[in-house]
Amino acid sequence: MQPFNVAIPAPAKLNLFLHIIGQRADGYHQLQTIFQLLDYGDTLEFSSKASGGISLSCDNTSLQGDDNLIIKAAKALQQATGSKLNAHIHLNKVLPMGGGIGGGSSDCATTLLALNQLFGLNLPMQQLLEIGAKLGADVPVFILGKTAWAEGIGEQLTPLPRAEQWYLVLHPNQHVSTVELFKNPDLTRDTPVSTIRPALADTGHNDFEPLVRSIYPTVEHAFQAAQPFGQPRLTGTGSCLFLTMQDEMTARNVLTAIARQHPEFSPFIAKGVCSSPAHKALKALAT
Ligand SMILES: C[C@](O)(CO)[C@H](O)COP(=O)(O)OP(=O)(O)OC[C@H]1O[C@@H](n2ccc(N)nc2=O)[C@H](O)[C@@H]1O
Ligand SMILES: Nc1ncnc2c1ncn2[C@@H]1O[C@H](COP(=O)(O)OP(=O)(O)OP(=O)(O)O)[C@@H](O)[C@H]1O
Repeated sequence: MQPFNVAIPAPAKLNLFLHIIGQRADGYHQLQTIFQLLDYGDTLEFSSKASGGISLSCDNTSLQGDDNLIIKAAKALQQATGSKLNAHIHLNKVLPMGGGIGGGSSDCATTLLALNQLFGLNLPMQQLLEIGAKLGADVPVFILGKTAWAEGIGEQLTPLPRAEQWYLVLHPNQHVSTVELFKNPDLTRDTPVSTIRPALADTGHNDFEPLVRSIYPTVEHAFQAAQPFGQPRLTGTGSCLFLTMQDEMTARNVLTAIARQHPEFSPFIAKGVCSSPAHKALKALAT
């Protein structure tokens, strides 16, 4: 193994729509969704060291514990390969937490992909996908690294190339609990199965949206703030919502307007991409 000191992105995702079509016997919900990857996210810095296993630092010290998905990913990889991995990982946290844009899941996937490559572990994609799925339903799409149509509990993925559109994202500064929302008795769980895949990016809905808007007044307030600029939609279980923008210039103008009127929603813009920036960075390292 060559010594390394590299920074690899961990991009965000949006669920362009999210239909819940049923529930498995183990309680997990069956979904149909499109995961849209964004060219925006956290960055993980990996540095080799001589001993001491895996260590993690982050400016947000509450994220340094063993329950961080980065540590869980590193442990799962060590277990799967029987290799002792010595590396320090610094997390530059940009993505809002509990926002439905997959920050923790993406950090987890970037850790699996990067350590696999940097330590020459050579686990195949299929095995990384299986390890990732055990760590979270949103992890596999970041391992695959492609904007994708998803079914099952989110792990049955089919790449779905799409035009690179711009999005504006608002974060109502409200942490929502994915576990609690999936348990809510008022959640719609019987949306009919759909076969018109790509069209659902525009015509589909998010089954969590009415629930989240009714439970969290700040989310409802953010929807109302976004409405003059387009048709806001919830991503995942929220709390983030997004608007599809016509082009980059419009995205920048709307960002300026919303940031002035509603700085409390920490708006940002990002370009949707078909391939993950994490995969691009790792490929560049390998060549
Ligand atoms: C809402 C989405 O973000 C849409 O992409 C995902 O379905 C959630 O993915 P995630 O945050 O990675 O979720 P996990 O950490 O795997 O699961 C958290 C909890 O949510 C519930 N859960 C999750 C995914 C799923 N398809 N059905 C569920 O019922 C389960 O109770 C689970 O214990
Ligand atoms: N690396 C990580 N970054 C952020 N949160 C993490 C991380 N590892 C574990 N967590 C835990 O996961 C919780 C959810 O954070 P995350 O950013 O993944 O939410 P999310 O965007 O709603 O995820 P998803 O869209 O996958 O449901 C956090 O409150 C935190 O306790």
